[in-house]
Amino acid sequence: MEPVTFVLFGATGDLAKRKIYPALYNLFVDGKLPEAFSLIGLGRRDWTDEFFQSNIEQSLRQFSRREIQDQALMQSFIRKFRYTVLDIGRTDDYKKLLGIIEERERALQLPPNRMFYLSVGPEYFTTIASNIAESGLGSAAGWKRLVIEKPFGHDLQSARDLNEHLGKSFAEEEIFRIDHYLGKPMVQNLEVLESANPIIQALWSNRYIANVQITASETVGVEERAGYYDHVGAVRDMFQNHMLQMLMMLAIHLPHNSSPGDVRKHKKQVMEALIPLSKSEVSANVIRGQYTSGSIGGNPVKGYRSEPGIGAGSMNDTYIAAKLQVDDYFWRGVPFYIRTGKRLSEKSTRIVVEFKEALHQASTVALGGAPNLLLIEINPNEGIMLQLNTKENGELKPVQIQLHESSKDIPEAYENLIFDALVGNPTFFAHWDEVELAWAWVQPILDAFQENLVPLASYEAGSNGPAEADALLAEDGFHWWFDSKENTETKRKDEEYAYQTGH
Ligand SMILES: NC(=O)C1=CN([C@@H]2O[C@H](COP(=O)(O)OP(=O)(O)OC[C@H]3O[C@@H](n4cnc5c(N)ncnc54)[C@H](OP(=O)(O)O)[C@@H]3O)[C@@H](O)[C@H]2O)C=CC1
Ligand SMILES: O=C1O[C@H](COP(=O)(O)O)[C@@H](O)[C@H](O)[C@H]1O
Repeated sequence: MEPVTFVLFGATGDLAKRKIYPALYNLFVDGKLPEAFSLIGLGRRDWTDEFFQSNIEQSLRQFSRREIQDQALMQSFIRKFRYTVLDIGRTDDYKKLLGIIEERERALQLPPNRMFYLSVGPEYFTTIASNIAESGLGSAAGWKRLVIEKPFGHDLQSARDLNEHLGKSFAEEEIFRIDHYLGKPMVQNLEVLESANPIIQALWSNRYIANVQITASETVGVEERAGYYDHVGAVRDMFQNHMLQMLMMLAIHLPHNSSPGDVRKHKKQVMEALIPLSKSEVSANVIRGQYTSGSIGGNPVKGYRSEPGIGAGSMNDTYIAAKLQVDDYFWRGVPFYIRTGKRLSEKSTRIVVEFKEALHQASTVALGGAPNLLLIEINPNEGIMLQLNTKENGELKPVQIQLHESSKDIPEAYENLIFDALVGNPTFFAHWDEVELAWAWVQPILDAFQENLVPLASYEAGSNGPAEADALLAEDGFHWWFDSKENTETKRKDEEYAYQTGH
């Protein structure tokens, strides 16, 4: 791996502490950092190198997935870190930074390969990018890369403006847009699941698949992020990025031995095949919800409008569910149902592929069986499960076969992504084409929400979301799978009742 200087904007912030330092440490322990590596942390706080290093040590002790056992090893990692004060808007600070980087490069005999990681608010991205270009930080003889965190814009136009600005200082292949869901091992597994398994490949189309369900439910509420969240809602915070990325990763059909370019091309094709919704069609296909008070894990929790920093009349969406259609050869006619929300019954990110009834008869359920399902658990548990029917005492009985369970010691999303950025592999980063297409698809939803064309459904904290989201599937004769137990059993009873009574 090539030597590099990692220039970290926002080195004193929360993301750096919770995700970036632990990820770098684990890469270091696994021998996946370059031998010659230097990190320069930046922020406005007046920290010394020693204070910065002691903060990193604390962050590793608190957040690393590995216990710190070898003190000397940890110290040799921390010695690679330096800190300097930089105010993002002050051009002189970039000149000073250039001097510091060049001095370190000379001392460590590093070539001028520089990775600029912007762990700061998106409002600073364009200023930093142009100051990097103007100060000469990005014009040395080595390579340069820019790593940015979502959100990439607030809507279609602002995303385009942001991209145009960044494009003045960095080429598209130098920009690595982190969508941390693309770093999750099971999301990275999705394309392999289909392309490397002839059994699944043979079934991976509208001929055999009845519907696909993508869920990201969280138990946490708005926490301390009211200022941010009340302006973005679930649609911008999760749906436009993480949820649509999971859809792309599931729906792509890749050629054998595909390159990063193939992955991008095919993801783009999926987005281009998504049937657009007009503003007037949004309310029939999208549910927006907001949590009311309830209880989670036996503890009472407030409703969204009573959370600190949230106005009593807020119409912000803390939940969104939508029905999407990919109009291509493989997926035409297969609904993709997507939902995500806060303060739900459990933390679970999963994809369920429901297969069509054998011989297209509705008889399997009547005889005690259930549809074949492929469950891909992404987070916090990882696994793949297949539900099949067998016969026991003359009756059909669904059996669930665990095909894959992950080991405990799996790399964090940020480890995978930072490693890929260091080696220049763009496969699991969001390309501008996808980001733009995702905003374009979501824009009518943003407009319809803004104009209150979609009713705001309420759901009790600790539930599985609004009843309207159940109705969205029920209209097509489906229901959400693997909702928290109580609900699933209720639904199953309802289903049996409906079958027996014909209602
Ligand atoms: N935290 C998380 O879990 C996640 C965060 N993100 C994104 O990552 C980015 C960073 O988030 P987070 O770490 O939580 O934010 P924090 O508010 O915790 O940190 C912000 C950082 O920016 C620095 N900063 C702010 N203004 C300036 C300035 N004018 N000049 C120099 N430095 C400045 C701060 O340094 P100082 O105070 O020393 O000036 C601080 O290090 C955001 O874009 C966020 O959306 C994305 C996913 C998850
Ligand atoms: O990007 C975000 O993701 C988290 C959920 O991430 P996960 O890895 O825990 O599933 C979400 O809580 C946050 O609001 C959002 O900004």
